[in-house]
Formats: sequence, C-alpha cells, structure tokens
Amino acid sequence: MADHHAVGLSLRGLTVRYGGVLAVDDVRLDVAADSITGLIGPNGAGKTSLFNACAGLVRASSGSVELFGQDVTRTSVAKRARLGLGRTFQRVELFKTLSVHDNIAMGHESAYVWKHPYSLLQALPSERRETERVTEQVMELCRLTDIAGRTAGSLSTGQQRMVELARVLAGPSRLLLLDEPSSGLTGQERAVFAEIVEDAVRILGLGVFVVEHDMDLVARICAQVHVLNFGRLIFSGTTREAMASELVQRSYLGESAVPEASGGPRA
Ligand SMILES: Nc1ncnc2c1ncn2[C@@H]1O[C@H](COP(=O)(O)OP(=O)(O)OP(=O)(O)O)[C@@H](O)[C@H]1O
Repeated sequence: MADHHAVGLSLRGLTVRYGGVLAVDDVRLDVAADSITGLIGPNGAGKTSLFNACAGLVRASSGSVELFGQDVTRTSVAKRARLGLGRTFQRVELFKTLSVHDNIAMGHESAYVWKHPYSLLQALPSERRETERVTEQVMELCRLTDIAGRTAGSLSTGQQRMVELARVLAGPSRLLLLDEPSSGLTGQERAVFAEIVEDAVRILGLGVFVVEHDMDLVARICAQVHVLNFGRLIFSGTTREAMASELVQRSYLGESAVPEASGGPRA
C-alpha cells in the first residue's frame, strides 16, 4: 500500500481454521482508511471467513487484527462496531414493516443505545435531533429521500441494498465491510451503487473493504485489491495491476470474468 494512506484495518498472519479446514492461511494485508479496497478470489477462497474474522464473528486461530491501530483480535463484535467497524451482509436484513427513514434512524440510534440500555425512549432531545440530521443526510447521499416513507418490505432488492448501506452509514462506522453488495442489483443499480459508495467515501471520509464478484464494479471503484486463493493471499496491488497479473488471471479471473473495454457481457 502507498505510504501516504492511513491504515484502517491491518491483518498480520491471520489464520482461520474450521476443524481440519484451513479457510484463511497466514494472511498479511492492510486496508486504507480513506479509500475503497477490494477482496476478490474464487468461491471458497476464504473471503467471507476473512471478513468474519475482521468483524469478530469468527475467531482467528492465529495472527492479529488491528482496527485504526488498536489490536481487536480478541474483541467482541459489538466493541469492534463501536470502534468504527460497520458491515453489510450478503442477505439484506432490514425491519420490513418499518419505513426507510426509521430503518436508517435505527442505524444511528444503535450507536448510543448502549449508553441507555433500557430504552431508546431515554434518548436525549439533542440525540434525537442528531439522529434526524444524520438520517436526512444519509438518505440524501443514498438517493432515498423520495422513498423515505415507504416500508422496507415493499422495496425492490436493489432499493433494500441501498437502505442497508444507508443504515450502516448512519452509524458510527469509519470503516465498512461490504459483502457482495452488488448481488441482486440490475446493471443500472450497480452503476448507482458505485457512485453512492464513492460519494460516501469522499464526503464522509470512510474506508471501505469490499468482497465483490463483479469485476467491472471492482475495477471501477477499488483503488487497491487483495486476491485470495485457497485461503492464501496471492496478490496485493492496484486493480489495474491485478488484471494484468498472470497469476491472478490463471487462478481466478479466467477469460469470462475480465471486463472488456467495451463493457461487454459479464461473467
Ligand atoms: N462454518 C464452517 N465450517 C467448516 N468449513 C467452513 C465453514 N465456513 C466456511 N468453510 C470452508 O472454508 C473455506 C472458505 O470458505 P469461505 O466461505 O470463507 O469462502 P468465500 O471465498 O467467501 O466463498 P464464496 O465466494 O463462495 O462466498 C471453504 O472451503 C468452506 O467450505
């Protein structure tokens, strides 16, 4: 990684085992705090396991995870979230009967609910005003203002993904883990999603670490990529370098997944 980038997430010797399965094997990588970094690799390469180890959902068998310079290897999911780690999941999970606005507001309230563990009703007026301000800002950023009153359950998959992103952005996150954010999105929605993530990074000053199979999207938004294969890190560099790397091509990209200059068919 270029020296001028502050590091958001730093993995050293990270290893994840499930019984006899070595899912993540001695991975060392850095994720910038102020740009978008991709994590790619074939099915079963260990991408989700690596993400889960970053978030604290699975335990590292060995090695370490640092978040903004603080060792969080043995820290709970909730504590990592409070330290600024946010994540979205492959399957969107929203409160289906609540409005878009209220889903996003809850993303902000969850940041201080631990201060008032018994009831959200104890939130101070100043906290409520702040929740409203942040919710409006994030809805605007994610282009959701027009559908603020709709219930989440009535939205298309693409819209639900935007709401999920907005909900995470409304929280205290400074570094986001996005797991296959483009799955279920149309081509048009992918383009909009890419713009929104880029806007969020620029305007809110975030780092993003994204697992994504759509190489067009990766090539468009990621400054750096890390490539996993059989749990091992086989490449780190710019997306352009990854596309040009024979090792990456051979182990992962194949012909059909390489985006064509003309924007040809996707894999
Ligand atoms: N809970 C588990 N118990 C046992 N083995 C697991 C478990 N989760 C994942 N694995 C195995 O660990 C390896 C890495 O899986 P992982 O899901 O992390 O890969 P991935 O790159 O995210 O794959 P995909 O792109 O298909 O989501 C695979 O061999 C998988 O079968």
